[in-house]
Amino acid sequence: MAIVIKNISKHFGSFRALDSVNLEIEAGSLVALLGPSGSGKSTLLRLIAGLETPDTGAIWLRDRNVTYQNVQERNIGFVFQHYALFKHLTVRKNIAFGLEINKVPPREVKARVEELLDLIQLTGLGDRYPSQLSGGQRQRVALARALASQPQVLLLDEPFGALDAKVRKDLRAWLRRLHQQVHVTTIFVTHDQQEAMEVADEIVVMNKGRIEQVGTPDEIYDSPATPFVMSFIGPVNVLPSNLRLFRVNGDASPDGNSQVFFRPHDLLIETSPNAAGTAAKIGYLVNLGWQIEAELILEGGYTLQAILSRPQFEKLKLKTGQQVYITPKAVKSFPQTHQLAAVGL
Ligand SMILES: Nc1ncnc2c1ncn2[C@@H]1O[C@H](COP(=O)(O)OP(=O)(O)OP(=O)(O)O)[C@@H](O)[C@H]1O
Repeated sequence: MAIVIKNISKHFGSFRALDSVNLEIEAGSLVALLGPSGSGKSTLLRLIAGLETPDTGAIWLRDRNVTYQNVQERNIGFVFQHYALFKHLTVRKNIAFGLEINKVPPREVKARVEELLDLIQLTGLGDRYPSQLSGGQRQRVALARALASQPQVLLLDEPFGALDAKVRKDLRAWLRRLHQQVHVTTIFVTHDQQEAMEVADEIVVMNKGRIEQVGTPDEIYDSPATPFVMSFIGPVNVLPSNLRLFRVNGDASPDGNSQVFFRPHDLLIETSPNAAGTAAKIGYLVNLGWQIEAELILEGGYTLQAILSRPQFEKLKLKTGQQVYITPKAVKSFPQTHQLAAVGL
């Protein structure tokens, strides 16, 4: 294991930011810490970096207990959302900075900087100043600077958070490719589930200072361990289990005390009555071009969301106010006491 977090807790005053966190990260992996604002992602990252010390527990990097080592001793590269490059230094000088501080011979520095410029696809821009670069290019320079001294771990705190959606998307793909080339153990913090799903080999879902689940993007999406994970990782319908909708499918718990979860894509919609389907009325339709969102209203006033592909929609020819017959697929039930993420529908 490249990183082992053992039973880490961290308070700020009386506030518990991390609560008995245990985590193991394999060497060479690309891991996302995913969770809502305030869930403790940055605190965990800062503890690994050595920018904070835990109240209890230990942090191991390979076979060294680094819990009380300072930042410099840990050999870690760090990139923040608003990573200030030195404005008065060129790109080349920014990348070389750490190497020069560590008295690496000039010839080696030069070779390493050229290699990194090539890696971040900015060859030819080495003599520019940060103000002459786009936001995305600046973050790539920040990454090159973090990689210059060949850290054993790379930590990225919302590295693309301040960039616009299109640049963010390009940089995600770029980060994946970069990681395939350099293979340094990398942890990045994000509150964006799509970013985590697109980039990471493994996702650590955090909530209120605790880890809710660790798994591959497929595991997290297809087999969420808790209602929080299911509702944080994508849109979801949550309904009481005692509705007719679930009785027909035999998915209801007999006491009706649980909640049933299913994704808006996992809803079969038919226009003619059938034994399995439950009647619902279409409340509204939103055509996003590549997909169509529909609000469906059940008898009793419960509403749910369906997402249809364009071909499905064109085949069904749905209209607002129309009566349809719905059958949920891939439902999951959890006891009603669990907490949901404040996102989703
Ligand atoms: N130095 C500090 N002093 C006091 N409270 C802090 C400090 N650092 C973090 N906290 C609190 O600890 C909690 C966790 O913060 P943290 O930054 O780890 O969350 P996060 O999941 O990274 O959130 P965000 O996505 O908003 O950055 C928050 O409630 C925050 O206000």
